[in-house]
Amino acid sequence: MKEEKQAIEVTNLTFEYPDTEEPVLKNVSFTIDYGEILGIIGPTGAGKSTLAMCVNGLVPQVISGEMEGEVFVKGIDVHESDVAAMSEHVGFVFQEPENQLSQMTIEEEIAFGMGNLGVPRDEMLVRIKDALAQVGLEGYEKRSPLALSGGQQQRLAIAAVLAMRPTIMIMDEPTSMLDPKGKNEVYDVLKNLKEYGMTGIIIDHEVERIAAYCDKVLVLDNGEVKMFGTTEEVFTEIDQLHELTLHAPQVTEFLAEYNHQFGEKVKLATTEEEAVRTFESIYK
Ligand SMILES: Nc1ncnc2c1ncn2[C@@H]1O[C@H](COP(=O)(O)OP(=O)(O)OP(=O)(O)O)[C@@H](O)[C@H]1O
Repeated sequence: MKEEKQAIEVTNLTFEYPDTEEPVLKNVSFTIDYGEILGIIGPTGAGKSTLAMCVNGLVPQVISGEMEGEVFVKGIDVHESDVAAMSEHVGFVFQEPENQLSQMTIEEEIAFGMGNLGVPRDEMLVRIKDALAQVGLEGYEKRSPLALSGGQQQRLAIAAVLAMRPTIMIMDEPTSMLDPKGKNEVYDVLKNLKEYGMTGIIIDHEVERIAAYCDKVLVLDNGEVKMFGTTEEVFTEIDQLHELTLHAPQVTEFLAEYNHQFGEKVKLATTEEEAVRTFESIYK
């Protein structure tokens, strides 16, 4: 345990799977403050999921490999603590909802993780109710998880994590398997959690969602941190993003092109709301 300043502190993290020829993470360093959400973007195979799994200790404790560097979460050295103990601090939501659900009823599904933490039964019932309310599934306790839509299943997976009351949530492409309606449902839930001051990491290929949701962005490419800064700092470096075969949110790309075509210097907004405000102030 060391003095706890940042929620997550990763220093010079290098990781290699047993059967890869070179490290899939190379000297990665970043910090996240309490109440901040970090978005991780990067091309396929860049190492985003591996990095996320290093933060809760799944890598290298369950998925083995050779690791160097340090990962501290709430001042705890993740590699000195076991994965079960870390699940009290870090909740993980994966890409595919069905793979995370294993119980007969929604109530049992949410109770499952809490059971592993030794939460008493009375307390469990309170937390189940609270967690279902937080994800908009109140009254669904006795239903089967299989009877839910994809968006609802992913909200249930989030509820199961929330019931464990972690300080930090990591979400690895939580909406990539969902239709647009399901995606919106999940992001609406996440938006509420953010308003309650959640700290977290989210991996998503949709930069518009990252721009609207995250405080900071980390760009990973071939295991290396290529960009790290506030959402605005990263998404306004359009040329650098293009060099990495990535792109900024559509609205930022549009404004950059507008400036280029008309020789203007309109501020590069990263969300549509911000862009509308910018144009309103110019053309009022
Ligand atoms: N269990 C494993 N064993 C060996 N190599 C792995 C394992 N998991 C991932 N890799 C390799 O490590 C590299 C990084 O994979 P990772 O899944 O972390 O990338 P990613 O950025 O999350 O990709 P995607 O956007 O496709 O999800 C890839 O080359 C991948 O093939």
